[in-house]
Amino acid sequence: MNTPRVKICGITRPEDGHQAALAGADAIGLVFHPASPRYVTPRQAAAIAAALPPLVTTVGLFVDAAPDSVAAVLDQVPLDLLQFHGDETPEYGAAFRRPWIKALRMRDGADPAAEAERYAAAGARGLLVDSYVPGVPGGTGERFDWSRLPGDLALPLILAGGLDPDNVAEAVRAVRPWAVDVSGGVEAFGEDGRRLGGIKDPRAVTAFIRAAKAWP
Ligand SMILES: O=C(O)c1ccccc1N[C@@H]1O[C@H](COP(=O)(O)O)[C@@H](O)[C@H]1O
Repeated sequence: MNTPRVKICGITRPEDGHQAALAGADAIGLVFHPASPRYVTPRQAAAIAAALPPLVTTVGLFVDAAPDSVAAVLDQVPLDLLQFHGDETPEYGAAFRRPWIKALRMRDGADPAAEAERYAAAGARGLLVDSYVPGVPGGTGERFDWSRLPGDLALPLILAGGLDPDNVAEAVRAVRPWAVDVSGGVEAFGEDGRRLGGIKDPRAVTAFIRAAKAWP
């Protein structure tokens, strides 16, 4: 099995992206979904991307965005990979002629094997599997039952959903994904004991990457 790649998603500040890269992140995620607490404008995203060292993948996350608005972001931000986290069809993803991955929320009846086949045929580079929470498109901080994932898929599997520094090693052992993706599980806590959406805790980011890459 490969040492899993790690994506730290929901970066909103250049210093957090830079720290994640120094800690060994393979990719950082920039959320262009306006309803998210981790939303960044194209201008903010460009500043984050400019602060990264070379060879770190910048991923742009969209949720059922109008194609024109994705194109407008692409004009302003050097994104390496697009992540479609809504109900986008295979044809939608293929139309951008850029590397892209599709997220699948694991609601009852979700069929990762069939979805991987469907999106692979359209040129997707990976299938990201995430928890299903009604009314919330992602970044839920919730885990799902990993035993629902088949051992073999037509696309590289990116595991997400409620991962954190304490459970990611167990997740890697159980699922053996190509990559893991985290957002809420490495965020700092505010004085009220709640996560500060979009502000990363550097110690948690470092601990997460170490634990994810400690395999076997
Ligand atoms: O992070 C967000 O705010 C977000 C908003 C809309 C869609 C997806 C979002 N994040 C993605 O959700 C998963 C899991 O996040 P978490 O670790 O459970 O907080 C991850 O793929 C993020 O990229």
